[in-house]
Amino acid sequence: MVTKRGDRVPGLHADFRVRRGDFTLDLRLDVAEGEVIALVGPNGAGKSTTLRTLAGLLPPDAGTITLGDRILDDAGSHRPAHRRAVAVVFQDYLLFPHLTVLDNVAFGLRATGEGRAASRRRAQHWLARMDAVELAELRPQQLSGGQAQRVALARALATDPELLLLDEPLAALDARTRLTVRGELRRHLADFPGAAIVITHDPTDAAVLADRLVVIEHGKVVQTGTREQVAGRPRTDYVARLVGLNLLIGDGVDHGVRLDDGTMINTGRTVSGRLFAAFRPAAVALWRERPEGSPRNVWPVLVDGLEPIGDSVRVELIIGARPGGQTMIAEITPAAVAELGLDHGHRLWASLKASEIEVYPAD
Ligand SMILES: Nc1ncnc2c1ncn2[C@@H]1O[C@H](COP(=O)(O)OP(=O)(O)OP(=O)(O)O)[C@@H](O)[C@H]1O
Repeated sequence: MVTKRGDRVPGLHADFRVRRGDFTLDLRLDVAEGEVIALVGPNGAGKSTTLRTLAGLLPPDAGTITLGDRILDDAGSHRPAHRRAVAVVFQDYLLFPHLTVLDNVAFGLRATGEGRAASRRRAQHWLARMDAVELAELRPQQLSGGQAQRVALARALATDPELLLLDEPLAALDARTRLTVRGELRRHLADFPGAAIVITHDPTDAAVLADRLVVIEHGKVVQTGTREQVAGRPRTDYVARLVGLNLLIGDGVDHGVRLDDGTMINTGRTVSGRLFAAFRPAAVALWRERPEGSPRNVWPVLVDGLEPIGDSVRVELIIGARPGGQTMIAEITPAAVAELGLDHGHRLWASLKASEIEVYPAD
């Protein structure tokens, strides 16, 4: 990240490549001091590989990683994990079962070369900051999930890292604890002066905890931006699903977007080039008979799946009703599913108002 004057913003600057078997991660990532980013992506996208490389557990095959004024990795040089000023909170917290909470927190400091008494004093201080003083003499197995997370965070922050990495920090918690702990974690991350990266599968965690989202797929960054920027204009099917939108791709012609199978999406305005069209599943209406006399988009569709979610049902549809066509989701009520007699393989009609469709360049 470079300012208008050409100065480098302090923080993490990573541009590296690492291979694991057939998989290659090719990543460029800048995180400013005080910034929290959420690293999101489907299974196997390379999130853990990114974390392990930044933490110094996996030397990159090529490229450079710098943090503040330290070079962590560069051609031929590799700083080991304990000398990188990088702290990691692992998904299952990895607290040592045979040590008390206080010793767990002090252990991180001892590992960076700090003396025993100083480590314990500093560990006390961080437990106090995390509202966890009363846990000091307990063992990890006596802690609740939320408490264990606080202790793991105290252990990481006590080492005064310049980069904090959190791997699915809320995944081990039940739904109710998650809500409280998410709020706490947000406060701690806001106070943290260094760069922070949160790996998560959960769009809510990403939205609440991070200033910016970085989406990786197949070992590459595919989209980055604030929650609003990413949610408003998804650029891959994965991102669209993550933010709960349908995403179609085609060519701009006249007043719409023509999909590759010829289906026209009327967008009500003149557009050109390769384009994405995004819209909410709840904006799609389904009909047994073709609806007449409306200015909306009307397409034949084939039901490809049904999934109840909360109070509604998500109906997966193939637009144009031909196998191999692009798919979209309609979100309708269980009553509507019953009334339409919907089932896998049924053909019916879908309609969508042009005003519901967001169109933007795909190139
Ligand atoms: N030790 C290894 N040897 C060979 N390939 C590996 C190794 N570890 C991971 N991989 C491969 O690297 C790719 C990325 O894995 P990684 O664990 O980084 O993904 P991820 O985004 O963290 O996925 P998940 O969300 O499932 O944890 C996968 O294709 C995986 O099979």
